[in-house]
Amino acid sequence: MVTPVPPHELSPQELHDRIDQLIRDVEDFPKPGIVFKDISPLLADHDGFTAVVNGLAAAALDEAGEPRVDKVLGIEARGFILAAPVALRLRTGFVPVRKAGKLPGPTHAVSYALEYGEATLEMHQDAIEPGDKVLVVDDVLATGGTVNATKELVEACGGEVIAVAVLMDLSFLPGREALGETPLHSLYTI
Ligand SMILES: O=P(O)(O)OC[C@H]1O[C@H](OP(=O)(O)OP(=O)(O)O)[C@H](O)[C@@H]1O
Ligand SMILES: Nc1ncnc2[nH]cnc12
Repeated sequence: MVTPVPPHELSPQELHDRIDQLIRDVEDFPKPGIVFKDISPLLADHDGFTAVVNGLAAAALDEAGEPRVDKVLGIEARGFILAAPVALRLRTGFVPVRKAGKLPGPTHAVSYALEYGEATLEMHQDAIEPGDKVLVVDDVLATGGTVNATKELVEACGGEVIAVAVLMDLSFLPGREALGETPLHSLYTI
């Protein structure tokens, strides 16, 4: 049984342990050989979900506890679930990065490879102003293909990704290295 601890009282270690309890491994999904990290049980746990949102938002707070970003950007689909409440927590706007063909206005597009396939991501050209500082939020960092494609989209608008915040990173894949100089804030490393 999970003990209900108020989210603001969770230390980084307690948050790590809570995530550990609430992530479900699904073998051979969506392809043979992939161990899929299912975050559904964590999202269904109010304290766990709240603590994760607060933990991700911390990536964009300065020493005085003030937001240091202009926008929070979330990546379809699981990234949306985490990034939107992070944007509200940081009192910024939210920008959706979507799979190809979903956004109605003029877009920038980047194709990329991820752990189990290939895809194209798009963002509205007017979603980011030149000079905007951006926090990118996603659930999983695996190969880094998704996040790096997102960085390209932000840079195409003249913005800057000041940090990437993820619920978990898979250290047996090269996501961290792929990010280069961009700071990574991960709540749970496997
Ligand atoms: O570091 P990478 O190798 O790029 O992998 C990480 C990405 O893979 C998953 O997205 P997926 O495209 O499966 O989308 P979903 O959120 O729609 O399930 C996950 O949500 C990350 O965005
Ligand atoms: N193993 C994995 N589990 C869940 N999401 C992922 N995205 C990329 N690799 C993943």
